[in-house]
Order: sequence, then C-alpha cells, then structure tokens
Amino acid sequence: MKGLNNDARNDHHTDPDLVIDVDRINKHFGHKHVVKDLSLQVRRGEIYGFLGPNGSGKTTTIRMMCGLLTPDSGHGTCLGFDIIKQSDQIKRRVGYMTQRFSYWEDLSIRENLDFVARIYAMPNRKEVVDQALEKLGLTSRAKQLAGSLSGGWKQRLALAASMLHEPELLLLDEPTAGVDPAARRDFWEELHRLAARGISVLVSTHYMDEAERCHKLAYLAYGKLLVQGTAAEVVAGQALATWALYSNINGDQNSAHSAANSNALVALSEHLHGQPGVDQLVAFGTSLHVCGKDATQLEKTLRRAMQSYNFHMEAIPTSLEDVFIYMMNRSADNFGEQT
Ligand SMILES: Nc1ncnc2c1ncn2[C@@H]1O[C@H](COP(=O)(O)OP(=O)(O)OP(=O)(O)O)[C@@H](O)[C@H]1O
Repeated sequence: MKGLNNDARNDHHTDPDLVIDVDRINKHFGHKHVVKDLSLQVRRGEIYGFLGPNGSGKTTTIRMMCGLLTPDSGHGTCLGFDIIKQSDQIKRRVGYMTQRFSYWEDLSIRENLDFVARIYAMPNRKEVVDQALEKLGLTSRAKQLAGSLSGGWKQRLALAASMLHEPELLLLDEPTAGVDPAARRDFWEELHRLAARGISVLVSTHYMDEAERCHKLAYLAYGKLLVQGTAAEVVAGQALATWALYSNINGDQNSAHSAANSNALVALSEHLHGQPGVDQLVAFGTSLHVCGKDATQLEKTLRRAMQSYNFHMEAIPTSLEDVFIYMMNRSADNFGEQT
C-alpha cells in the first residue's frame, strides 16, 4: 500500500496467505451476546460471503475485523495485524463500505473522492482521483452531486472511494442492498476483477445469486457461525433431499385455472405440513419445494400424497436458498430463545 510505513505485523501470524485469521472471538452489547466464539479464515484473493438473518451479527463481525470494534475475547489477525492491539494499522489498510451510502450527497463525485484521498493523506491526490473517475467512467460527470446518482452508481462510487488507498482487503456490508439486478451484476463483476488482482473481499449479503458468486460462504445465526465452505459444500453438508411438486392443472390457460392451481398448492402444503419426512415446505411460483433429511421417509410421504392430489413430483437438486431457509428455521429452534 502506498504512503504507509510497513509496521510490524503480528509475531504469531504464521500463514501469509490468510488475510483474516480469527479464533473464537466474542462480542457482547450489554447483556446481549451478539457474536459467539466465531472463528474465520479468509485467504488472499478470496471473495468470502457472509450470510444470515437480520441481527445475526454480520455487521458486528465485519466491524471487529476492521478494527472499529474490539472483541471482548478471542484473538486473531487481519492482514497480519493483531485485531485487538493493532487496530490502527488495520483501519489504514482495509477498505470498508457500510450498509448505507455513507459519503456526502451534497458534494460532487470528484469532491467526495478528493475528500477520501485527503483522509488517507495521499500525496498524489489529483492523479489518484482522476484515475478513479476514469475507471468508474464518471470523468464527464465529475462535477455532478453524488446525491443525484442512481442507487447502483452510488454503490460503485462508494466502492471506488473505499479502494482509493489501494487496500488489500475490502469489507463490504450489504453493498448492493436495494440496487437493481443489472447494477448488482456490474458491481459483482468489478469484485471478481479485484479478486483476480489478489484483493480479498469479505461481503455480507441477503441475495442468493450473490452468495453463489462467492468463492466461499459462511452462514451466521444468532451470533454463531453455523457452516462455512463453498456453495456446493454448504448444500452437500446439510444432506437434504428435495422434491418439486407441480400441479397437473394447466395454470396458463385462464385465471380460473390459476386460482384453482393456487388453491390446490395451499391445500397440498397444509396436508404435508408436519407429515413424516417433511422438514420444510416452500412455495416457488407455481410449484412447491419439499425438503427433508430422511430421504426415504420423505419420498414415501410424497408418493402417498400424489395419490389423492392432482400433482406430480420430481426430485430436484437442493438449492442454496432451500438450505439457508432450512438453517434459518433450525437455528430459530436451537438458539432463538437465547441471547
Ligand atoms: N452498538 C450496538 N449497541 C447495542 N446493540 C447492538 C449494537 N450494534 C448491533 N447491536 C445488536 O447486535 C445484534 C447483531 O447486529 P448486527 O448489525 O451485527 O447484525 P447483522 O447480521 O449485520 O444484521 P442485518 O442483516 O440486519 O444487517 C442485533 O441484535 C443488534 O441490535
């Protein structure tokens, strides 16, 4: 990174390939235990996705990684620096993008970037800002107020601003919330270009398509990291059998058929609820996805139901979304009452 001394990295930091390496960190807010014994490792050039229901501790964890919050216990390093003792070193070397656009809406695009360059005391400010504007494709609109940009452009400006000081690690907290699919796709293409250059990314998201674009994922619920791995590993790890149930009534024909279809779907869902082998029922458009741990029992139950309902069934691969809904429901059962 430009313009900084190469301060001593943590003595115990052994693997230079690990940009984040934390072990059993905890955080309380008052009596509330919001991050519980969380261990996490992120490798150089990896896009690591952070998923989990609202309030599960993703933002708190991200803020502990970048030195903005101190863990109550546990230890670890970020970019080789101790997350407890060397938070200043970390703050200067990471790019952090908060959930909401946190730049100045009443400053121009150029002024925003220039302000950030000043914060980082960058010696070659004009050059750096010019380059960032060019990369963003915003040179001709540099004088436009940031507040007048669309949601997608604001996020790209925020990403450019958080990259200005050339951080080795980006911490992105729901960077594309509320952004349309085309702008989200552009944003993710940029993340993959950065990762290809060796920049690591820890990104929280609620979008399944984004989860699938991460090299690795972690799923958090009630402050506990429940699973981590590639999307395929996370799906395989839950070992769920999944069937799609389709109505035999052609819902495309007219609105009466569509209504009959919807009613039949609701009736079948109510019938299957709580039956042996049925762990989860989720309506997906005109079909019903049914998941269960006990594949044999699930199939038996469904075949029996097909005899009395005008539906047919098809085994389908379990999706990441099926798995996350399953984990979210389980974690509510297991941890929901605890703090
Ligand atoms: N500064 C704070 N003081 C008190 N409680 C806090 C503070 N920050 C977060 N919390 C609480 O800690 C818990 C975890 O919040 P956090 O923002 O980390 O979750 P999250 O997974 O990022 O949620 P979301 O998906 O909604 O952004 C929540 O119950 C939240 O209310």
